Amino acid sequence: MEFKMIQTDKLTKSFKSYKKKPGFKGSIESLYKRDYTIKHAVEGFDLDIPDGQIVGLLGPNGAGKTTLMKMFTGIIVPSGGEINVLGHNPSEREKDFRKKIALVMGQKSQLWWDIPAMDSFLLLQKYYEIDEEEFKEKIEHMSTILEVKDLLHIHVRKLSLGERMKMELMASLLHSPEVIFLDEPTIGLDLVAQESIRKFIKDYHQKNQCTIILTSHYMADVQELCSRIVLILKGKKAYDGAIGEFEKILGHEKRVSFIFKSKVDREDQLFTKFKPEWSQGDLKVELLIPEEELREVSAEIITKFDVSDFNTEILPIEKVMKTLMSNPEILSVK
Ligand SMILES: Nc1ncnc2c1ncn2[C@@H]1O[C@H](COP(=O)(O)OP(=O)(O)OP(=O)(O)O)[C@@H](O)[C@H]1O
Repeated sequence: MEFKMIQTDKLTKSFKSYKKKPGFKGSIESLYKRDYTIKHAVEGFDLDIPDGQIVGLLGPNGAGKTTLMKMFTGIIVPSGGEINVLGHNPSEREKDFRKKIALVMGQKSQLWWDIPAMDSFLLLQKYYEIDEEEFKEKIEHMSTILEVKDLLHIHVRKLSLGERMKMELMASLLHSPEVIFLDEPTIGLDLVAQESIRKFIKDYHQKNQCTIILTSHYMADVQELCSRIVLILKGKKAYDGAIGEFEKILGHEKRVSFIFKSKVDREDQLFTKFKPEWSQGDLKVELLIPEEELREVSAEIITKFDVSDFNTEILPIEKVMKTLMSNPEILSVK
């Protein structure tokens, strides 16, 4: 039987926020009567993640991804339901549990800013009781692959965002965690740095067979790294399955782009029926056409209009996400 690294059962987190009425009068009133609102950030979330998977946790801003990550790592305590990570209740934060996990948050530094990364690594070595030989080998290996060997002794605050993220990754992997939580590890990085971090994570996973939970708004991260996707919308699980199946959710629609030699009638049914997206001064349109109608519709457009070029491609995951987020009813999340 495969070992479940992470298991949740009806996991829920609600936040209570107090509202203060504006002005001096509001301040006085709030002394004896406080109004509050309840935000259900995560609701009834069931999840099973076996050993060795890379799972992409996706969802729009405010969907509940970071709240989930914080519950997985024990930073916040759930309001309800059950959670088990590597046989532990994360919120107890036992040292044995902390030694088995790592959390990297792209938006928050976990390294000390006023000392070089290497000094932070040495402190982590002591904390996690990492053997000297193993420590040296890991630093050498990871800094070489990530091309930051020359930067280990520079103060973290002087590093670029990409360089710092590489150091953050190194810091989180020194103790060989079994489960790694990566919350937007490539946020704000240029394409080269994104690619380099993605490749590093992929190779690291292949070599170590650890379990990785990744959140990212960059679909390239998800497509490159994750075999499974869990989609969260308004705190609820909306989809959980293989990435390939996810791409098919909207039916077998193909994205077809046409470029015209001169302006065409945008209101023509041949366009309006297929969710058109116009660009290049209305000389280019992208349509979502069901696979079974593709041949016929394309032929009609080419016959009726002066087409200079056209292209067909499978709906990229980015488009699937965009469509699902604006039409969550497709997944019946109310
Ligand atoms: N400490 C808190 N107090 C009150 N509300 C909170 C708190 N933390 C999160 N929330 C709310 O819970 C919801 C989920 O937030 P969360 O940070 O988990 O979203 P997210 O999916 O990570 O979003 P993003 O992609 O923008 O990082 C949001 O509406 C947020 O405002």
